[in-house]
Amino acid sequence: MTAGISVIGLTKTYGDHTVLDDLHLTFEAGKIHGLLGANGTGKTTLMSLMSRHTFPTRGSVLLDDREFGEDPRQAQRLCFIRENQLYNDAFKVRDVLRIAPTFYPTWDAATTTRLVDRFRLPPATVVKKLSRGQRSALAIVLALGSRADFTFLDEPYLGLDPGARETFYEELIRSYGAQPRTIIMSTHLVDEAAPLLEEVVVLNQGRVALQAPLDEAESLGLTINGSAVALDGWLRDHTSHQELTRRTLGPTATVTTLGPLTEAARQAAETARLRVSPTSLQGLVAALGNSNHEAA
Ligand SMILES: Nc1ncnc2c1ncn2[C@@H]1O[C@H](COP(=O)(O)OP(=O)(O)OP(=O)(O)O)[C@@H](O)[C@H]1O
Repeated sequence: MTAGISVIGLTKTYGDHTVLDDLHLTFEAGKIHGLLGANGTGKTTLMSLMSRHTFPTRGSVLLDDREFGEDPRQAQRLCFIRENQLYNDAFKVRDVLRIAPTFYPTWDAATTTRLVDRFRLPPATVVKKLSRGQRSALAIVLALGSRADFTFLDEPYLGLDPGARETFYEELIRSYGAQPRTIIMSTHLVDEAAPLLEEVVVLNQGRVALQAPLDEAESLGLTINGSAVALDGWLRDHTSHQELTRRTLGPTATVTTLGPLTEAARQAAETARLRVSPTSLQGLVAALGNSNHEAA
């Protein structure tokens, strides 16, 4: 049995546009996963499919090894507050917070009250009159308040100022520490959010470009700079390093690669007078987004 949420052969097309292409992935239970990748690469679509806001063209979603839809109670185990979440036009913040617990048997009233206070959400304001950041804060309150076994956070900080983002990170850790569960969060603020993540999935053009524990993912990106001829020789000798992006300036090249750096490979680079430095996770995600890389 695989505890967690799995997708098998998941494909989503809109007309002749294949947004997700035969995805096979498992998000292990009880971890915080980062879902990363360039704009339009299918992160929101994947979350929508995993939470049944949208239906796949092909493939299936399994919750703890059971096909989604087998048991109506499965829906209560998931929480996905979409970025463009629709609320009843007349609803005030307090109406949304009054109704939300009826959807989630695991609702955590104490966390909700504290978060409303910390984000200074105005209870008597109609939701559609909230600012962009306040709408994000409300979505965070609902997502963390739900304490759902599988919680999806889709760029949860849109419009949040740096102080509010800090509050979000603190509260996410606090809530997760009190009740570990499966949290899948998409974000473009990769390096800022990285300390929260245990596992990383990078999508590229609707396919999985990388899935790895955070520390491994952080060690796989390298920036190598030096003579283009020497660099090409090094890359030929070290085929476990895949070139993702390249900039050339005269005879000099700078390449971003994906692959584990062995001591022998590091020494070979030194001998060839190549400068090797680690690429941040943000840099690696950007390079994957600009390459045609697909996970093996
Ligand atoms: N309802 C829809 N009809 C047609 N195309 C859609 C629909 N929903 C999403 N798409 C397309 O699917 C692709 C992936 O969109 P998605 O929102 O999943 O990307 P994303 O990775 O979340 O992007 P971002 O980082 O910009 O939020 C985009 O090209 C988008 O235009």
